[in-house]
Amino acid sequence: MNPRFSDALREASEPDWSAGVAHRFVRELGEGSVAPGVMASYLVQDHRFLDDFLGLLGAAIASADTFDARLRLGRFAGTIAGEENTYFLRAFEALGIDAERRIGEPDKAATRGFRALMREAAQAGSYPCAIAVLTVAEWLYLEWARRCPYPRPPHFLHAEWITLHDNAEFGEFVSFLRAELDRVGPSQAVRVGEFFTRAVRLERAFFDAAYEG
Ligand SMILES: Cc1ncc(C[n+]2csc(CCO)c2C)c(N)n1
Repeated sequence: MNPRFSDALREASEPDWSAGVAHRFVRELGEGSVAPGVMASYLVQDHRFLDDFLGLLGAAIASADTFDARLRLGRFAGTIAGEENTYFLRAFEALGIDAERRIGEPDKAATRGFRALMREAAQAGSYPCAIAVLTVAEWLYLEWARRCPYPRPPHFLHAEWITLHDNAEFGEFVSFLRAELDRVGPSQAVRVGEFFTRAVRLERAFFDAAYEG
């Protein structure tokens, strides 16, 4: 039997996919041992990421070819704009990160690369390309979060970041994204594959960057 299109893309993105899913950051998160400075750097950069991610989600909503997809993506946009942003604000408070640092700290190279990729995918006006990048960002996070051990670490900074990505609702959304990628991706297989592979490489680099500087 032919593998699913999304599985073939994931295979083609090795070794970056597995390196991302089993990254030191993810292991330390599961243990609750991420150093506060590393967590702070990661979250400051990731909050920027969320900005362009929402833009990409908007582009996917605009270019979707079915009403059902628009509804599901739209509901998801509402969720992220709500509870996930709340986590960031509580985390910044707990880590003593003020607005000055949050706004003033420059983007790291991986953040710049990822933001540029998301803007490129959004501007392509192609639903398959937008779905490719969204699928990587969500699916890779679901995969690492599912591997985190129980019990969850005691501090909300670690525990909630895992739970946000390891829950039934999120798993269903990733299933939807993969099904969309399987459905619309093959029509632009080469271009879609490039966006997918670049996104996986940047996910890995994004975790690496938390330990730099
Ligand atoms: C570099 C990076 N890649 C992927 C995600 C995962 N992610 C981004 S937005 C979103 C939706 C709401 O949780 C999710 C899961 C991240 N946070 N940072």
